[in-house]
Amino acid sequence: MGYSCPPPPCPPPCPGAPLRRRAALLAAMLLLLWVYALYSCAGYCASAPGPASRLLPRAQVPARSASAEDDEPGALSTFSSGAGTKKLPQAIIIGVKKGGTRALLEFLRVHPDVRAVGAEPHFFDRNYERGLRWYRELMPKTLEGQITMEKTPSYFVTREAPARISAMSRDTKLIVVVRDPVTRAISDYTQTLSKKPDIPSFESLTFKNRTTGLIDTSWSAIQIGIYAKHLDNWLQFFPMDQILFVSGERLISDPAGELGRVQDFLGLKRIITDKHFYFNQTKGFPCLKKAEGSSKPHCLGKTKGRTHPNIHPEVVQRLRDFYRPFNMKFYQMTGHDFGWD
Ligand SMILES: Nc1ncnc2c1ncn2[C@@H]1O[C@H](COP(=O)(O)OS(=O)(=O)O)[C@@H](OP(=O)(O)O)[C@H]1O
Repeated sequence: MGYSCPPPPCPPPCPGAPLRRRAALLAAMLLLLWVYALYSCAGYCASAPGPASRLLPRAQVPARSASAEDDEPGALSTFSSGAGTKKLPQAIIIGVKKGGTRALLEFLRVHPDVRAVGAEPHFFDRNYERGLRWYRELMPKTLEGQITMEKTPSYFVTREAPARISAMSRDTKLIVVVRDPVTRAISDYTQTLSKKPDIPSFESLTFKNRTTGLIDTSWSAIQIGIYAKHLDNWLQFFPMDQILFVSGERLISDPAGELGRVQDFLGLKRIITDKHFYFNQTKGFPCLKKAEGSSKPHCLGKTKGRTHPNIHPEVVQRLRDFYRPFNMKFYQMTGHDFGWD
């Protein structure tokens, strides 16, 4: 049987006891310190922080978007680990809803010098109070020379967005994908209908008064297509040469041509060319031969390129007449005839 110290008070033949007690105390203190360090680190250390990620605990940073609606945010996820730092976007696709904004972003992401957040951040309309650090945290990491981008089509019709983006950086490059406002309105309606099959008909939402043919301009599907009016708002804060207008129609008929213009505007080498696209007969749209970070062909998902309901030709004609003067003004402002009339 070995010798063991009886509980205190220790009798005289136990001279090492105070020393052992001090060592135990030291060990306990070290353990406490280690636990404390581990606790304080939680939420910060795990994300291998650049300066931005240290600013917010992980729990406050959404893994994906603040809002994705029926868009395809993670169609191709952005691989954001690895080298580089998160930066605020230097270029933003600000609109228009149903213009072809997802197609443009997915195509642009093929470029090695473009890094884009997949989902729509909705920072300058719905999440502005979360602050720029929150916004930056959503961005993928970029290396020197790479451009950070995002797309949120509702910015184009948000009154506060131009001032807010200008306050972030007056040099931000803006891209607007525009599409015939009549087709755009029908596309917008088709999207709503897919979520709420019980909504009234397109015709009854279009007219304030069916007999007089008075259009209800308060209906967002109509309102968004008055491009000249929304553009006026942007021109209070940005010069025209900082805004690029992409034709939604040409993005379908000649994606490489439109992508050429976009790459020039962004100061990028023309890397995305005809070779990157093929026309998918089943989908009825151009698709990528190889998507970003993949060797497989890639078409947009089923919420892009939906079949539209048939709208009575008279209603379509009335809408064409309604939009014509606004379209003319828009062509004049942009110096480009989009051929909708
Ligand atoms: N390559 C390709 N593949 C599929 N779809 C394409 C493509 N290029 C443009 N489009 C058109 O994009 C329309 C959807 O526009 P958005 O992506 O801007 O919509 S959203 O605002 O983000 O919901 C979508 O509208 P709908 O046809 O009404 O579904 C398409 O016409």
